[in-house]
Amino acid sequence: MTTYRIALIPGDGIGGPVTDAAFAVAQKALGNVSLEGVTFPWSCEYYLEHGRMMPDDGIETLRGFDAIFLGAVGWPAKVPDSVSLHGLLLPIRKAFVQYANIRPHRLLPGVEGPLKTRDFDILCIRENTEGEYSGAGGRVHVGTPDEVAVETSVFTRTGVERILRFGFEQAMKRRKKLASVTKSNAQKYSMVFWDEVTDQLARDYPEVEVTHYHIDAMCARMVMAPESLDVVVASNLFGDILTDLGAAIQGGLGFAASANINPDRSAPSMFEPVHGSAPDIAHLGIANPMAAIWSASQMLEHLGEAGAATRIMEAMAAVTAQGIGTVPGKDRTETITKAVLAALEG
Ligand SMILES: NC(=O)c1ccc[n+]([C@@H]2O[C@H](COP(=O)([O-])OP(=O)(O)OC[C@H]3O[C@@H](n4cnc5c(N)ncnc54)[C@H](O)[C@@H]3O)[C@@H](O)[C@H]2O)c1
Ligand SMILES: O=C(O)[C@H](O)[C@@H](O)C(=O)O
Ligand SMILES: [K+]
Ligand SMILES: [Mn+2]
Repeated sequence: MTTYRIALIPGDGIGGPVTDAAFAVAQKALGNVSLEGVTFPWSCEYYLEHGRMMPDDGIETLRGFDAIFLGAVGWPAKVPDSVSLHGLLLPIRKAFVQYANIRPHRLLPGVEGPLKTRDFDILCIRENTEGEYSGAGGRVHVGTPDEVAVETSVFTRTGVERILRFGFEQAMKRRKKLASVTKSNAQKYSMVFWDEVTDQLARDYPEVEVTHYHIDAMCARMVMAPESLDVVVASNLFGDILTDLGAAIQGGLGFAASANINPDRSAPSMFEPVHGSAPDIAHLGIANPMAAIWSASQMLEHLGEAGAATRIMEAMAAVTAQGIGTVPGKDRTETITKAVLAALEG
């Protein structure tokens, strides 16, 4: 009997409850195939106790798992966000070369939101290992009037080529449209380079219709004409920002899923909702677990369990179609989770 070993990192705030929900749903959807979850308490609380977000051998510990499932990391009242992000999430994405961060944006039936009457299906693909998140920079003359802060974006041919190629491959499986997002009018080195690589790769995919957009125009397009978009490929920071916008048009952060994929399968991939720890609602029991559950469906798909992945998506749609979990804060995490589990039985 197959058993998948999953590293669970619930993290902070609503990360815990949504991870529990997603894991329970994944287990149920798999039926006879079993999931073995091993939980790691790495979080801001862990940091306050140990002075680091995860142990020194944390990456090596995770390497042996079939996949990683993460809730959310960050508790800004106690640990600076730059510390928590660079201490856990970003090292995992980089060490395991999870260079493609796949974030689908579409509406489940009955979901309330600013674009609830529209019909769009966008696959955002965010570069996940370099760009604006390279961590290259420094500060000098700290605290003086002469203080200088420099943070350099790093775009490598390897990095840009592989994310765009990944995007083209996805487009070939979908509606054969690729939107490449840059700001190459203002950023005349890195983003012009990105545009050039896009055009070079486009020659290998003559069937794919390629359009270049500036990030600002893309923000407006995602609201005004989301139906015009299929695959959207963007750099690390632009992709981060665009996918909170994508979450908003799909009914809120409670619905936006994400898969940090190592396409070569040389290391585990990581699955997590797009959202963070939501300190403002963390103790209220009303976090929407749908984003995490959707991410669990992405995880099962990646593990080769397409049937179970589809069953989860169908169960989620059946639940929202009944009006459960469709408005932020209306239903409790537990109520939504139970409804998805029940839909999987039916
Ligand atoms: N990948 C991650 O783990 C990740 C992602 C984003 C933010 N963060 C961290 O999380 C902390 C909070 O960040 P933030 O407030 O900017 O973003 P956030 O995503 O945590 O919250 C933004 C808003 O969306 C709401 N929200 C988020 N998820 C929800 C859900 N499942 N159901 C209902 N409402 C939900 C929150 O209540 C809040 O009003 C920070 O420490 C930040 O660094 C981590
Ligand atoms: O990558 C980031 O900036 C954060 O982890 C979070 O905002 C995300 O979108 O994953
Ligand atoms: K998250
Ligand atoms: Mn984000």
